Amino acid sequence: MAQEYSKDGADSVESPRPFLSRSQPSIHPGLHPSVTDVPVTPAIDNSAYQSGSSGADESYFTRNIHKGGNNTMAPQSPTEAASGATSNQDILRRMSMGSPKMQRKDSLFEIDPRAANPSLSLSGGMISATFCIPYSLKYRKGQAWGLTSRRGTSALFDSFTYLSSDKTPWNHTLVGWTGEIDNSVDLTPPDTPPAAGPAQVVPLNKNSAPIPVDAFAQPAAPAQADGIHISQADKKQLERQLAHEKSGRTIPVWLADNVESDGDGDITLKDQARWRRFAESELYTLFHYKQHEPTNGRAERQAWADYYRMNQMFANRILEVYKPGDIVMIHDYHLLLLPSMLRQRVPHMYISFFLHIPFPSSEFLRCLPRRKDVLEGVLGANLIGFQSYSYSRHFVSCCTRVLGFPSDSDGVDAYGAKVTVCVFPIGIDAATIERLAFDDPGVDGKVAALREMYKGKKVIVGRDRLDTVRGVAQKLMAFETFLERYPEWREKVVLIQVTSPTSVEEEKEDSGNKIANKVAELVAKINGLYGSLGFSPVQHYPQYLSQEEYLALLRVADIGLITSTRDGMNTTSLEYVVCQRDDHGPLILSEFSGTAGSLKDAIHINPWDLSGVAHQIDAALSMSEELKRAMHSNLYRHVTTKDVHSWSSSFIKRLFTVLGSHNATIATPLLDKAALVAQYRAAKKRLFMFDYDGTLTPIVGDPAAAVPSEKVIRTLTALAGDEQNAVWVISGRDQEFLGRYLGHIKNLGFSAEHGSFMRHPGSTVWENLAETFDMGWQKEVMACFQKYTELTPGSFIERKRCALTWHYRPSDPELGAHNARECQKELEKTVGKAWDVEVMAGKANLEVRPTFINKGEIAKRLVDSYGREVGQPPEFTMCLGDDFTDEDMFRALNRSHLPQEHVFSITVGASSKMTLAHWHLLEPADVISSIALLNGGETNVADLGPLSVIEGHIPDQMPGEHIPDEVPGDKL
Ligand SMILES: O=P(O)(O)OC[C@H]1O[C@@H](O)[C@H](O)[C@@H](O)[C@@H]1O
Repeated sequence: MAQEYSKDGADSVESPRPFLSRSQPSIHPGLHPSVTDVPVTPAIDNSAYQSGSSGADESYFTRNIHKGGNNTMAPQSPTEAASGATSNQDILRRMSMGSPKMQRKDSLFEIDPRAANPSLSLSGGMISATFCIPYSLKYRKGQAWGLTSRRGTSALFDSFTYLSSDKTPWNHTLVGWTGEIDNSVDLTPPDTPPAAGPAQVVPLNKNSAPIPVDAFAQPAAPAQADGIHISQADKKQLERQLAHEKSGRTIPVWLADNVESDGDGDITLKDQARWRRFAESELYTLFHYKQHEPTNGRAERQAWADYYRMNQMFANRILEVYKPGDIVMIHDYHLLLLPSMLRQRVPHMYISFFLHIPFPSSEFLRCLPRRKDVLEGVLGANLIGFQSYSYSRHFVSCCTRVLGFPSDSDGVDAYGAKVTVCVFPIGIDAATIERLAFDDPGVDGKVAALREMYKGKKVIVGRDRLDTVRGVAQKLMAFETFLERYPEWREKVVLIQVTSPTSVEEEKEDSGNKIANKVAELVAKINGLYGSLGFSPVQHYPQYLSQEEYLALLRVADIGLITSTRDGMNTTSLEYVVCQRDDHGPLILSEFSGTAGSLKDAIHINPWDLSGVAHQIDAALSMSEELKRAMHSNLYRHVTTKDVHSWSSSFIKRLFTVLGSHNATIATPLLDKAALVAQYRAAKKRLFMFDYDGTLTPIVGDPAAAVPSEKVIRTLTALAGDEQNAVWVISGRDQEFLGRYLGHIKNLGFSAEHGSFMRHPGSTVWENLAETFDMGWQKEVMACFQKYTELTPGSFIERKRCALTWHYRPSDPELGAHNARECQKELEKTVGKAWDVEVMAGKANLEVRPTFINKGEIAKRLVDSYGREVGQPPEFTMCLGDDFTDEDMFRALNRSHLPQEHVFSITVGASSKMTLAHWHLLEPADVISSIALLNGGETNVADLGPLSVIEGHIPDQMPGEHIPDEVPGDKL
């Protein structure tokens, strides 16, 4: 059947200056380009990149319709390939479509959903969420949509293709925004073939043809001022077209300006760039260590609202197709809020997140006004992957410093739920790159032409997007330093630098032209200083290359030079390694690129150290063949084995492990309020035991400020006012604190200092249970605490009558946690051995108290004594706590002979928390509202949902970690 549309990615506009032009323009030393007729590198106006391509796209589209164009993503014909202004990302993507997969059966088995822990009940469905679908879209009312390959993020698109192929057992669905939809009018006559032909000789000058559009991210200007209107029928048409793509069933997210029409119905698109604004102007820049001045705040608020809504629309779309047991893989910084949005709606969803760009240190992230929202947003995932160890370390440290969550190198404890953090450097489809680079006579021809062109010269190659962080200016300055310091290389080395336009909104708006101009100036300066009539040491090509040109260039290079100042993963460096299979050219790689961590055998440089880079260029050019071969062989092995398929597989395997160890089946359920109320009403005698910090009041920075709210006092007063209720607060706090803030509540009982003291309801007298215990240990503990207080600025000691507490919440969280571990070790080795005391790690504190005194003893004592008093055990026991010390109470209740359905032991925190409690509530506010239910008012049991029965045995030891449950999400 004839296909109605083309989705081949070839741009049909030819480069203004074919890369293999033999008529290389040159500049005489000392002559500035401005005084020559043929400037080698004119100042770049980025708009040139965007002009005049749409018509050509359309002609290609039309041509394919006329030919009954194929709707598969088969590799381009040589003509098409040569005619397309193609980036290396395009190459990667295209090649992967028809590439042989380098998969072994055993590795496939490892990612087979049936190989995962059966308790996970995986469905075999996988949903990938990425900001944009892999196609740029062309809209013409009432007709088939035009689909062309989207530039950029090639490795990721390759991984989707792999997951969707029959090489993996997954049923893969891809969810992504449509991207900016182009409905511009096609000015090219329908039958005009795309500009074609290899290696046209057209010199680059001011009169040359426009540089091709960046189809990756350039928003197409809407044809009508009132926006683009897309009917429901046309939306459905696209959805049909996308349903069977190689990247998997592809489901577009429609983001429209008319809010009310996002789902079904017609939509209107006006400001299409708005959906990327916050991510690209705020997040991308900050994550790359660049900051901009704040505006009046209005634009930022709007950008944030759009970002939030865009994430919500993704969540809605995913939930339309999600089935229990599916795995959801979320990609990159546009979708940071999505994990928590999904988690809130489906608490046990299996979610992973991968960040493809760098993650900044907390010093930078804390500058972001929405820092908490983005961190909490991503913490809804079970597994979070980063490109390099330093990014994962930064993330973990931000969670501790910004959110106050405990963390270690394995991950973050978010509301008691463990979120695992891992490093997975992405790879490329190396086998296909190699095939394209070496098995194509077209590439061989270009290699030969380039070699001829640069005969007798060493060739250094750079290919970068013109973002400031790619370090093109630094590269040129280092090259200038090299020519200055090592005059013997002058006229013997050429730097071929290819730049494509930035895809980042911020850069396009603000600094795109600045950096382009700077690059142009530097090129002119170097060529002026070190060039000659017949030779320019820097050849700058501000354009996309065809696939063949690009691969040929990487093959002929003597050195690959990457000088990014910050870069998630540099795929050019990986492609260079593959293309150097036979020649072993060294790779000089910025230590600020995420790739540096994996490519140990590259020559690592600091791009800011111009002399250092110059020195390494000299060293690489002078390197022995033997050393080059040895270094390259390690690089090559790495790049060809750690490819994009291996990346997908490792990430999935790791997710299996993480989900398996979290085992959803033992997650603590959310408190069944209906059962609670029913049992409360049925019981004649009821016992309540409340912990204080973290249970009745939230944990706050200064422990002295954790005073009970009016609501807490009202609720406890009402509860204790019912004579059928025995209500106790069992806390590590001292008598003084509890007496001052809660002592006035009639009929409230207290246990202070973890059970050392008791005050019965109605009494004002405190009973000392530790009276006979020798307190000699306190002196030694104080000495140790004092030592660590000095070592930990901000920390302090709370001296109670019996227990001693060292607090480090006001201190640097990492230093505090480290010193607390050291202090605990020291105390356990010394005082802990000599005395019968326990050293307990609390929430940003360390406490020491006699071992025989603990909250569990008090709970046991209360259950027994109320049983004795009434002649039968309490028919309703509710016990709540949030930390380690409260587990003693839960254990005591589990060991009691109380019927299970009469006991409500509740931990405050996530369902995945390790606990002996039967139930969980998320935070202190939920505790108070649950108690309010018992006090009357909202106690319509029927409204609380079905009664659930506590099933299974009562655990008497800590279960393993569970899947995170509700992570408070983001509220606008
Ligand atoms: O047992 P609770 O109420 O959670 O309190 C734990 C600790 O919380 C801290 O904030 C107090 O300063 C300590 O004195 C107390 O021991």
